[in-house]
Amino acid sequence: MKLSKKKKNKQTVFCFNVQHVLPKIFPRKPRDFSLPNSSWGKEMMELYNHYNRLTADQSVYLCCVSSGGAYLSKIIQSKARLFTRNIRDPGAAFEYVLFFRQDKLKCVCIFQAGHLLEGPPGHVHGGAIATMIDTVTGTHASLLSAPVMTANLNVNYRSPIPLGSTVLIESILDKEDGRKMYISCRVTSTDGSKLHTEATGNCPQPGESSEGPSHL
Ligand SMILES: CCCCC/C=C\C/C=C\C/C=C\C/C=C\CCCC(=O)SCCNC(=O)CCNC(=O)[C@H](O)C(C)(C)COP(=O)(O)OP(=O)(O)OC[C@H]1O[C@@H](n2cnc3c(N)ncnc32)[C@H](O)[C@@H]1OP(=O)(O)O
Repeated sequence: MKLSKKKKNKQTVFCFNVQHVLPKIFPRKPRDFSLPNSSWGKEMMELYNHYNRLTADQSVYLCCVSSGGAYLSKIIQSKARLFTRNIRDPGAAFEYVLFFRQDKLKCVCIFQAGHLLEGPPGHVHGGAIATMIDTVTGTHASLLSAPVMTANLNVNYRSPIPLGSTVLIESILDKEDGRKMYISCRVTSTDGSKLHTEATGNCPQPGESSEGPSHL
């Protein structure tokens, strides 16, 4: 596994290159969705502050993955928007920030689920949960190697997530086999006492002959 030194910086990974291109395409500085906004509750803020403080510790090499992908898609198609960042009303849908811990090859995502993500009354939609898991496992595998596509995602829903609550989504690399990255993921309450969802995913780097997006 090759991790470039660039990734040790506190600021973003994917945003890094994209930021050089963006001003030519979009005159205004893009919004960084990983920064706190007024919709973030106390739990979300406390966890963000906790992990953000850890980013200062160079021996841990934790970094905050910013919102580069939210704008990357527009370069290819102007109306495109990253699914998880396409609702402008702060707090209405997916509020999340993702931290990557390089020494343990682990990701942790703090996710606050907004009222537009309802599935069963008062609880988060299973598709929204799977979306967040896919985002974390896909980003995690991409950070460890190169951009990937999710080939397979198995999700087990263990207990419902109350709408409006904040949860932790933690992923680890189980195995690397050639182009394939096997990642597992757990969604828990913020104190870790309640397991909401478990998942495993296989995220290979697309082969040269694959029909995946050409920009990957
Ligand atoms: C995409 C994103 C990340 C990019 C990040 C970069 C910048 C962005 C910045 C920030 C990040 C922002 C957001 C990230 C958010 C979300 C990430 C979402 C990820 C997705 O949401 S992505 C959409 C859903 N995803 C698809 O739309 C895939 C459709 N599909 C294909 O495009 C091909 O299917 C492909 C490419 C997967 C493989 O095709 P291929 O031709 O390259 O390779 P091949 O078929 O040979 O498979 C190679 C080895 O994987 C095994 N394998 C294949 N399929 C399997 C399966 N289903 N189960 C178990 N194993 C499987 C084979 O058995 C073989 O294994 P072996 O080598 O051992 O034989």
